[in-house]
Amino acid sequence: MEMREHIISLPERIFIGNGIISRIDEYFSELGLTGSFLIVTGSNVRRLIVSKILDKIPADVIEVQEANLDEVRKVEEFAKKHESNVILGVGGGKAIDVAKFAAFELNKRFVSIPTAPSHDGITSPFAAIKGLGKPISMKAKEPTAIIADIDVLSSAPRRLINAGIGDTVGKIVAVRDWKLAAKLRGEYYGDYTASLALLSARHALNCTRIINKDLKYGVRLLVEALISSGVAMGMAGSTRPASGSEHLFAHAVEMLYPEGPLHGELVGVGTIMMAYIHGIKWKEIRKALIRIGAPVTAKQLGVPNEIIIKALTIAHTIRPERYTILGDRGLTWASAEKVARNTGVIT
Ligand SMILES: NC(=O)C1=CN([C@@H]2O[C@H](COP(=O)(O)OP(=O)(O)OC[C@H]3O[C@@H](n4cnc5c(N)ncnc54)[C@H](OP(=O)(O)O)[C@@H]3O)[C@@H](O)[C@H]2O)C=CC1
Ligand SMILES: O=C(CO)COP(=O)(O)O
Ligand SMILES: [Zn+2]
Repeated sequence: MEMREHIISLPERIFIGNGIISRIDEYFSELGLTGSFLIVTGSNVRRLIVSKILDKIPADVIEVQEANLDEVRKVEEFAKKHESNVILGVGGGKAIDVAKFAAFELNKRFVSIPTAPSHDGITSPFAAIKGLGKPISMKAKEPTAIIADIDVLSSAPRRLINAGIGDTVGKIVAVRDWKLAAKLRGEYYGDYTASLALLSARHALNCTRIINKDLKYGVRLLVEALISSGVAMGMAGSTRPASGSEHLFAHAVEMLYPEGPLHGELVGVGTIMMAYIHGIKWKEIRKALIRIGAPVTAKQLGVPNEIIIKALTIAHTIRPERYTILGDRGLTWASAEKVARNTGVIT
């Protein structure tokens, strides 16, 4: 079978360990990263963590509030003016995505320094930027380096850690959806990247049994799962192994209720409902999320029942080219309500 050109974007070096942020200067010289550095971060992370980096390397700092196009343009202007040649994303998914997208557009090197294990954009060469027309991620820059300091990541609020588990268990459904698309639509299915994404999900499920007893070990397992899920996306050249109908639900809620829950919290609840529709282990997934104290109901998410139902009915319209269990026509209002009720998401 003839193969079209396929490009794999992977990080050059991953540093992971306890207290390693204080070795950033060594890592940079190992990788030959010199010149003018720009840290893209948020206000909380700037206050709590950025000084640890500034103690070791000189860098400009710019704060962003949202992962949107205006913030990306602001970072790009700053980087041009200050001739920054390495852009560091320091924070949660939003700061990392803005840095990653700006580095992509300016063709500068990008370094990912996650401060919360809340999402798998830590490694992926994709960024979710509002204002590009769709609430889904777009091609961006792969990291030259990832610096994952387990002490920093474990100090993130527990809610963010739990969100990372939610984002990762989602791969159980994403891979099912992908298999279905291969069967029903003849879509290319990458067994290797699908297996890698599933392995991440299994790790995340394991993590729910460990993290309450040993936070740092649990966070390490989770970070490894997030990194390998990002690698799966980089190898697949698309977010397909990591994002299916559970992410479509999450994106739909984000559109209807923008100031709502964290990305990974929505993906976790989406996973319960989509696993139910697939007829797979939704109760086990729900139990695992309850075990760690992650939200499993609309009330715990702080989202009105009507938004949950509406999101289920429009989720299939968000990325029509990516076939999932929701099919081309999606769920009716009555069936969406039934799914949400039968899985305990609404009462
Ligand atoms: N590119 C990709 O492949 C993927 C991208 N994403 C995207 O990532 C985003 C979600 O990321 P998420 O991390 O959940 O949300 P945010 O980046 O919005 O982070 C949530 C909050 O956590 C704070 N925070 C981060 N680290 C710490 C810490 N150590 N201590 C205290 N507070 C901290 C942030 O502070 P501050 O205000 O300082 O930023 C922010 O207020 C979404 O936009 C989603 O689309 C998700 C998955 C994959
Ligand atoms: O969040 C993601 C993977 O966890 C990226 O997925 P999307 O392509 O749906 O934005
Ligand atoms: Zn996600």
